[in-house]
Amino acid sequence: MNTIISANNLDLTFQTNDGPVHALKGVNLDIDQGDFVSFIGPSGCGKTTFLRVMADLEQPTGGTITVNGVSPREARLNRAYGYVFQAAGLYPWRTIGGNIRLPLEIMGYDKAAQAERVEKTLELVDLAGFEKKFPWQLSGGMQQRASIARALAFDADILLMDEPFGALDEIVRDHLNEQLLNLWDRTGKTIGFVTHSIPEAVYLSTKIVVMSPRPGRITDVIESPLPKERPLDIRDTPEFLEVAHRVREGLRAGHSYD
Ligand SMILES: Nc1ncnc2c1ncn2[C@@H]1O[C@H](COP(=O)(O)OP(=O)(O)OP(=O)(O)O)[C@@H](O)[C@H]1O
Repeated sequence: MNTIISANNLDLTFQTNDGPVHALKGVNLDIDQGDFVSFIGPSGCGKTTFLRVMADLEQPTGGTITVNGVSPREARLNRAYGYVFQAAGLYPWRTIGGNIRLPLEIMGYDKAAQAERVEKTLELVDLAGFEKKFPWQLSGGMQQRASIARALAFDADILLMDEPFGALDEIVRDHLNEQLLNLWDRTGKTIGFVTHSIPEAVYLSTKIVVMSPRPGRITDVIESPLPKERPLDIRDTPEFLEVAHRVREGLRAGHSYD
């Protein structure tokens, strides 16, 4: 199996006015090619920080991490990943096509390549025909899909997603979860996904990383026994409930209730 992201004894301590905050402590994890890895844990356990370290948006204070065998910085320069933030973050003055085109313009793709990629990614997220609309003309779920299209536009092999569906209602979220699995299946990308939702983590992942705070660390890594083919009603099966139970137990063990 080809290891895409490898963290070894990773530490990240923020120095704050209230003293040091150990956002990550002794974190070890391997993510393989084609894995769908969810990070779940209570607020402040370091999920976002871990994703940001992978994306070279934060620097670790100890240990090592490689992305595609090189440093996160080199991987960023190689355009190894796309990043999807909590809020869709689309520019309101640009059309959907214009938003998706933005990273391509910055990277110097020619006009024909830009147009081709915008069309392809809009199709991937089921937004064909919406290129000329503005963000405010789309629902929240559609905006989040457009932001996924933007992260996919330069065809990076890795997609890092920080709670992309957290602000959406449950029905929309279910639908986007299904679409994301479908996209993952069709593209073979490696996905890192932060969530607070146990069903979402279990439904989507091949690997579920349970984290706990103070200091932020990994308390359990669950390899999902569920098949790759996952209709939404798989969530009612005993296998699914068993994995969800194990995640819940892991969360409980790491929780201090203060
Ligand atoms: N730039 C920063 N400076 C100081 N402390 C920070 C910084 N970024 C994060 N932290 C702290 O590091 C810890 C981990 O934060 P992080 O955002 O990674 O947690 P999280 O698990 O993603 O939380 P949430 O689920 O609320 O998004 C928290 O205690 C947070 O306050």
